[in-house]
Amino acid sequence: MLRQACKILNAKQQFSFSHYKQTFELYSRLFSINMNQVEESKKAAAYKAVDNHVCDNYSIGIGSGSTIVYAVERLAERVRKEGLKVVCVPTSFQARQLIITNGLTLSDLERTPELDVAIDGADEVDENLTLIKGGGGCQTQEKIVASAAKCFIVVADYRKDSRSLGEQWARGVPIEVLPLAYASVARKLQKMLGGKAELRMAKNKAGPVVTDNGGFVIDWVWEKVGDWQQTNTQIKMIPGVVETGLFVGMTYKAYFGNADGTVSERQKRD
Ligand SMILES: O=C[C@H](O)[C@H](O)[C@H](O)COP(=O)(O)O
Repeated sequence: MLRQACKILNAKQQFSFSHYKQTFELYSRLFSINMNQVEESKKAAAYKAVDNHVCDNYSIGIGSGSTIVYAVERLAERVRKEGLKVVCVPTSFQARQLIITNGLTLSDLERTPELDVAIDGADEVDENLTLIKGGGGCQTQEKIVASAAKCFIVVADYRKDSRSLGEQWARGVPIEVLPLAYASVARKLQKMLGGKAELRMAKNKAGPVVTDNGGFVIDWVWEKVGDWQQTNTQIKMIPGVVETGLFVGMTYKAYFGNADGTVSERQKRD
């Protein structure tokens, strides 16, 4: 939107300084309204998922990212108001902090190896409920926790809802690798499956992003994929790959918060 504003301003050189200022203020306001709308939609999806899928005495996998913050907020509220007893297993350092700061009971897969439900965000969800996850580098623990749950629920805003992967998410599939193998994995990936594989670099640190497990992340932007299940297996077979951000056939239901405040649902077909 801001880029659009700049284009308009460049095209209309005759604008005075106050015109520029007014236009920027208008676009800034629109941008912040849009961001509020996105946050509200995340919240609506997360609240509905927690209301529909959490019961007393449940063990719950807690995902990572910005949408899950609202799910934990709602969970803590229900624990306070309804006196629910739940234990929570985190999928990252962030999730662990969320559980602790919200006063929820922290557990782990050693003490709670089977979970009633796991709730998590996603970077993109296709019509078959295949997901791309790992925009924040948490996909390995997220997949382990999701696989330990009887029911895996996704919460997202409307921007993540796609017919096929890649429609909305252009950053590729995040793949966690052992640091010593990053170059050979990237090379093999490109040779075997085409596309472009790049080591994810940190923003406020020199060098690569390092995951909670001490791994590196390769983002693989594909050219053509027919079968995500097969592609996931092919990637996982490359020595040095720890886990991919492809979640195929794992999701029971996804909740998408819409811009108008409603929530859409997509459920696994039998
Ligand atoms: O590594 C990060 C996770 O897979 C997140 O669940 C995913 O990136 C979605 O995050 P958000 O809710 O912030 O869009």
